Amino acid sequence: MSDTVLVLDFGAQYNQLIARRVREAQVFCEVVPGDISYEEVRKKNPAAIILSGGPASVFEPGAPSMDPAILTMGIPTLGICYGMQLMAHLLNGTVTPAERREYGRTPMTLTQSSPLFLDIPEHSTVWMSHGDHVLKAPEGFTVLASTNTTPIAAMANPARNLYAVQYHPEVHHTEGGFRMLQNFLYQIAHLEPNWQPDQFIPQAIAQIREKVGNGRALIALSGGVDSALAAALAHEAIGSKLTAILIDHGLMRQGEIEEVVQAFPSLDLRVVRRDDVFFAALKGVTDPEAKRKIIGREFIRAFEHAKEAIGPVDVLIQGTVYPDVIESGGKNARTIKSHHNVGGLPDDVGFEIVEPLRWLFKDEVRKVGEALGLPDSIVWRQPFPGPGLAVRIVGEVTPDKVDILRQADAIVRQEIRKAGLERQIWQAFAVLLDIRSVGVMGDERTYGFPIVIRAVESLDGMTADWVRLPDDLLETMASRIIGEVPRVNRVVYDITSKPPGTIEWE
Ligand SMILES: Nc1ncnc2c1ncn2[C@@H]1O[C@H](COP(=O)(O)OP(=O)(O)OP(=O)(O)O)[C@@H](O)[C@H]1O
Ligand SMILES: O=c1[nH]c(=O)c2[nH+]cn([C@@H]3O[C@H](COP(=O)(O)O)[C@@H](O)[C@H]3O)c2[nH]1
Ligand SMILES: NC(=O)CC[C@H](N)C(=O)O
Ligand SMILES: [Mg+2]
Repeated sequence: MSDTVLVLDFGAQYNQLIARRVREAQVFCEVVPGDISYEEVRKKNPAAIILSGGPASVFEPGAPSMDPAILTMGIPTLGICYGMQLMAHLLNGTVTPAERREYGRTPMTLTQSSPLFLDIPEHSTVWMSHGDHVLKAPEGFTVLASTNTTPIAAMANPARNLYAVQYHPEVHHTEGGFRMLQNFLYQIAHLEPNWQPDQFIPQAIAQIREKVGNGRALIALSGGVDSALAAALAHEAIGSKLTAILIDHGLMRQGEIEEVVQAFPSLDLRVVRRDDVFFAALKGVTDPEAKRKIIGREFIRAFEHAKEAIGPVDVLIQGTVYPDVIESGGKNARTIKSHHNVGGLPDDVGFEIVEPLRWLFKDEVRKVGEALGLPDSIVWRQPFPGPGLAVRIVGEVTPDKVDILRQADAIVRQEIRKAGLERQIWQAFAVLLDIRSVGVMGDERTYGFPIVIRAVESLDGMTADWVRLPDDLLETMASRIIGEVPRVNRVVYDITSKPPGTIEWE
């Protein structure tokens, strides 16, 4: 048996939160589509399975389901919300729309003792978010907990290793939620808390060696922490068989190309200048998803172009991390935006793509980076998206607009650095809108572009809150931007969290 937990994804908004909590409990965890086959599960041989929540109703035609045989394997399985309803539905219990929906804070009472609730008080407050409920538990199940409106808030069939809860243990607001997940992992699945992100270093190095064999590999290096770590691992794995490629797509920030070149003196690093190709491909394009797909395609074409100068190379290593994969849309989850390196990839790619960090969250990447001795300036660098300034220009991307945004962005970042806030903020940057407004400067009417300042705090980029920047700092930025950047006459501050917003504007 492996030490992995599989989360079957039925389209929950925050199913990555379940994965995070499991990893916080020091157990490795992978999110897979809910309709994964019995065979596939057998091959992965997980130590435990968690069924996620989801927006559908199990009794609706076409609702996401799973192979019921997976529930007969004896693998400890925990259903959460939709996952509980699905378990009940597939095992001939009854699921119906509830007379009263339950959203948010709900008092719950334990009615039967179970290792699942070890050290959890009889009365606690849990977080609910459901419109359906299990009216009758399947045969062989006992009810473990209830609330005022939900008679079956938790149920179990210990003989078959099946457990389920209607509430959301993965959210912080649920009292004892993390404890319950730990109980499931340690008491029921008998897992040991021994997974650490840096364990994965030797594994990643071996994977790269195996894939590259006697050939050569390219590493797509942006200078960001993800690709810097991937490059360090790849360099360790294959040494001089590695060439780093930095694409200058004309969408980088002020001085960035030079800075990256200086930061990696030990790599065979080549800058591939493709700004004319990217700008030509983006001409006239305004739809954000269309822009992202074009950029994804042009990245690959640029790596293929670079390969011609180097000779035969089969493998392209990228610093893709888990949120890039999750946000690009799963089977039941909605596509929020196609990240250039995942959902934005073209169908024809002239490489085998190797992504050693594909399973890590950003904070885990940072921990591994520290363990490998990467400098602080790289480990704690604020993320910068691969499509660069293009996803911060609403509407058509032109060299002219990039020039305006680049100057405004440099001012925002300089002022954040001066104020000593760079490290505690997840990202701070400028956005250029494609509207204009009227102003007055030096008694003269102006009709110029607005710049949006965006600063957010976050742990992993999956959720974020806007930063309460001091007024005088905002004022300094605004007056510098309007004074120094031609054609900008207004500055606004974005006070939207994620959700409902996203961090980038496109
Ligand atoms: N200009 C670029 N040249 C070459 N590769 C790039 C470039 N921009 C992005 N990539 C590739 O795409 C991957 C995803 O980009 P992403 O911005 O998510 O990661 P990063 O730049 O390594 O780290 P960070 O998220 O901290 O910016 C990178 O890891 C890298 O492999
Ligand atoms: O490499 C990347 N390629 C992309 O296409 C991309 N889109 C968004 N981002 C970064 O991901 C995090 C979440 O961004 P959003 O809230 O805008 O989805 C933030 O940190 C964004 O900067 C990207 N990174
Ligand atoms: N959060 C969930 O998983 C909701 C499950 C189901 N859609 C309900 O409303 O009951
Ligand atoms: Mg980046």
